[in-house]
Amino acid sequence: MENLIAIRRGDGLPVANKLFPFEPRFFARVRWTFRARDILETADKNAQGHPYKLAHGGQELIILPARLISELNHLKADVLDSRQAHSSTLLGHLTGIDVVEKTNYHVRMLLGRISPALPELFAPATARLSDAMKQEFPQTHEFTETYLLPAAVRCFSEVVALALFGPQMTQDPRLVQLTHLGCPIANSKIVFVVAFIMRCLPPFLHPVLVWLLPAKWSLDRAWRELDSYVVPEVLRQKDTIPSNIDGNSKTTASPNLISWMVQDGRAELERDPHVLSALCGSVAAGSTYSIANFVCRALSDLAAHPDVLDAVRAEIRAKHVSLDGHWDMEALTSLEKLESAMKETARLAPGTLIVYSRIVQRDCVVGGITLKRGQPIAMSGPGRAKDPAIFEDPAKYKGLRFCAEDKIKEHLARPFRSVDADILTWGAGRWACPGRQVADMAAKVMLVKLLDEYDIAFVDSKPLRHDAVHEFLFIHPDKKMLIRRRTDAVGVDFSLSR
Ligand code: HEM
Repeated sequence: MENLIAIRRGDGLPVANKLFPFEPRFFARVRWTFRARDILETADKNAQGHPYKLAHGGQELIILPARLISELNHLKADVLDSRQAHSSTLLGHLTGIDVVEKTNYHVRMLLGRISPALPELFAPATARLSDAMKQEFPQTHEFTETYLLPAAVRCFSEVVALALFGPQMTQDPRLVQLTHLGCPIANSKIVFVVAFIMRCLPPFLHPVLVWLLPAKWSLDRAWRELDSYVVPEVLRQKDTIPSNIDGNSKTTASPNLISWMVQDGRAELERDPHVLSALCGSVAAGSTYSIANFVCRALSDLAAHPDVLDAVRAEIRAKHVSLDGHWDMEALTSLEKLESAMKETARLAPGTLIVYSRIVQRDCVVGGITLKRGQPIAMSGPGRAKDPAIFEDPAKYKGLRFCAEDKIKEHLARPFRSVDADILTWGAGRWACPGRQVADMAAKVMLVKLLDEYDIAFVDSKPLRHDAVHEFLFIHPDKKMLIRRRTDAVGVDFSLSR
């Protein structure tokens, strides 16, 4: 498909997904909704490593080549804004996540408080995840059709809720359910569904048409319900937890986002209970579904490649023996084959095709290109992760490619959780995903347990098809896989950690 045409405007950049200069945006929007993968692939091929513009229905995006990452990362912190870009991608003003445009407090807390506290969170988080897995996955030795994504979402919501709200509040199952806000599963309280549907329509119709969506009503109810849990708790903790004036003390009994935010907040916005509630909801919306989607895709890749699955399972079991069953976080990070399979899935099946989304805040020049204030920029994920100059056979799944003799050193230095500008799983730069350590830990715990204890196979031997809407790639919640308990599980039990 020839979709990159040489319409050159003032900035001289060609435009992809535009058939003629004055084509109404509506057509670009419809094409992007259903064929984003093809459009981006063709545009990347035609652009040959040069920047171009992408018409996708909104303001045209400048797609920059990934070789400019390091130059972009060196710009001052106030030149590029990631949160404004993420909010507008998910239509934050309609879905309620536009609070992230006002503050980066949640990002600072995830990086500075929650990630360092992971060793403390490990035992309670793995206990909750293990219990949820027993509930969500079949306990028989017969293959049972299982809705993989909803099951994984419910398991990870236990971990996310614990990290956000702490053990006391998480005793209430309804609050745990509210961390499904971001997932298109049956309860339909859904950021993504509202954003997916509304992005198909011209923005001037949004304020009216959004109210025709039952998903929007449910979403608003869920936000109010979340407020009813979080606001009183924030007020209570404000009275009981002393504020952390020097920024060093640690007085929370158990590490969780709300308590840290109450303790560390100084600016008025950082002490506003409704803002803190909305920040927790926004983190929940972006995290539960992302980990679940990633793990389902990793499982689907492993089921399609039994040789890799066997090697990863054998590695887990050998580790279990060498640890005498006493798993801890460090043990999880030493599973080289599992790490490699995870990286390979992330490389070929990212959650989104468009990465490094930013809105330019001040005019600047990068790689000889003038970027203007207000201009959205981004990069093509597959353009980098499938670059034949970086990866041999880039389109082919090779689950153990990173463990090859000539790659292993580099692999050990760049584990799955690290920000890797070749794969871009977590984006890049100072605004790369701040939840990557949590995601890495939770995903590994589930994969280790699932691969040890269960067999997984495709229904009718047909591999799972991955769906795509706009730039988002996902496993549809209606898709099932066959799952049964194995008889030879070694029974990894994280509660026995040293
Ligand atoms: C496998 C799971 C996940 C993947 C693949 C993922 C990926 C990403 C990516 C690509 C970005 C954009 C980074 C950029 O623009 O450079 C991002 C942002 C973000 N992620 Fe994740 N993420 C995952 C899980 C999580 C979890 C578990 C949390 C929270 C506990 C989280 C919290 C966030 C937040 C708050 C942002 C926005 C950062 C900002 O706007 O500056 N993510 N994530």
